[in-house]
Amino acid sequence: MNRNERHQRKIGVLLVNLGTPEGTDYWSIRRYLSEFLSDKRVIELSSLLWQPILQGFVLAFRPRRLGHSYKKIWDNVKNKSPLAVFTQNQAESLQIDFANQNICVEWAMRYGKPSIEKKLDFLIEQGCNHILILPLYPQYSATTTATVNDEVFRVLMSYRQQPAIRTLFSFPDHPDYIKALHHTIQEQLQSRAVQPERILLSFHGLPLRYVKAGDPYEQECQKTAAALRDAFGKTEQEMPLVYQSRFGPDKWLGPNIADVIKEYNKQGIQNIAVVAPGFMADCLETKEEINCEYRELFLSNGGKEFTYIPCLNDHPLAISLLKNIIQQEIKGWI
Ligand SMILES: C=CC1=C(C)c2cc3[nH]c(cc4nc(cc5[nH]c(cc1n2)c(C)c5CCC(=O)O)C(CCC(=O)O)=C4C)c(C)c3C=C
Ligand SMILES: [Fe+2]
Ligand SMILES: [Fe+2]
Repeated sequence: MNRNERHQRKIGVLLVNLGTPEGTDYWSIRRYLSEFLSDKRVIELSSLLWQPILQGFVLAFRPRRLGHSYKKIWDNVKNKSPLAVFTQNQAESLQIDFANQNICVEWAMRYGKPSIEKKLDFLIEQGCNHILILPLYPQYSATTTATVNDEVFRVLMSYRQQPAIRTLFSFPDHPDYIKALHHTIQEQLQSRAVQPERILLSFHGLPLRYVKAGDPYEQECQKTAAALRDAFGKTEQEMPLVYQSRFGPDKWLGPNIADVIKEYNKQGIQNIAVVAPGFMADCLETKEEINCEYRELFLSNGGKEFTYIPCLNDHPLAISLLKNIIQQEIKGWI
């Protein structure tokens, strides 16, 4: 490598999403859950207390039940979960867009495969000495965004020559994010003969204890909800913010989506739509939890129409959102 090449900048971008098991069998899911739920950013309990519960109880029963859920949503052609399929599609589309600028775009999962370590190694082998880390979470939480950054820097501990690193905090009210959601929601609803009486904005929940300790996630979700209501000219009642995916016995952020749906059933509301703006890609929590579990809950208690609005996934507006974020974040590097 001559002096000139050493000083040449080459930019890499690493998209990171949560993770997913490699298959729907008991052991694949157990391995994945064990890694995920051993993360101290996710479960803030002492290992002495939590590990026996996790290894002895949670991992004995949950993988089998989850296996049935994953089977319902699995992409059998690609033999991957939807979250992995869409994250890969996002990275590949962006790679095409950025190829002429000599920027490498890769994707990784925080838990499971492909690992952050493998993809950082790959980017560095490609000569990237400036790397942008893009956690695919529009709303910041220590349980998601921060743990991605933790893992990135843990991997870099073994490097003598580290690349320059930038990390993205969040983008809860980025105009292109709101525009993309506005457009995809309209797209789904315009074919409906009757418009929904409520459009629920459903976000993954978080233990209340974490919010009280300073996690800004709730405020971040409220920012997104406010921007979406603005874009649609709707009220909080017409477009409520709700939380899903409660886990464990702690008190979690509310209102809980199941309670809200039951309340609608009581009020005689018959036509609702649900969108999950916090997920950049459809996954177990949307395709199964919302589109199967909560659909069933609403329809079996008197509801007539339940519309699930898919996530941004690999929609062209999602790709252009990510492209604009990347261009913004690498300013000064080019
Ligand atoms: C205390 C536990 C959990 C916290 C805190 C948490 C935060 C959190 N998670 C997401 C996004 C996703 N979570 C997904 C699955 C999932 N989440 C938990 C637990 C916590 N999440 C569990 C145990 C699981 C596995 C499924 C289950 O057992 O119910 C997924 C889906 C992955 C997939 O393969 O499809 C996503 C995505 C966010 C954004 C978040 C913080 C706000
Ligand atoms: Fe989760
Ligand atoms: Fe869930």
